[in-house]
Amino acid sequence: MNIALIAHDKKKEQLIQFVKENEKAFSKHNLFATGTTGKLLMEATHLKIERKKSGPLGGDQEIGSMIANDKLDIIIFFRDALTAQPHEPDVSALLRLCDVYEVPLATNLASATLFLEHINKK
Ligand SMILES: O=C(CO)COP(=O)(O)O
Repeated sequence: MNIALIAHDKKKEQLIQFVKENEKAFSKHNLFATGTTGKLLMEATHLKIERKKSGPLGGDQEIGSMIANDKLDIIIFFRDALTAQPHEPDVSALLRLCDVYEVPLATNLASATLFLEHINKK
């Protein structure tokens, strides 16, 4: 599966922890990420991740473009719902495209955990 991993700054530590705990499962998939998230994940694990630009610099739009072109199967996007983001329109557009193209989207640890359980069963 092609999986995108994204986290807002205040959620990055949580995503890193989640991916580290499930590194073996993630290593079986093609991974993509926004710039800073991907950099931190690769520093914290042995995973190979294709990095896009940083979210505020167009990375969310790049991931959105992948969704529109049928290149992603799952999006794991740990959002910080309590902090205003300078690139909020890009974030909304990405989430919207997940619904337009019916791509599964996990926006927090609880839903990402369920997704991973499902993937692991395959
Ligand atoms: O801002 C982001 C998602 O909206 C994430 O971008 P970074 O991974 O570059 O921090």
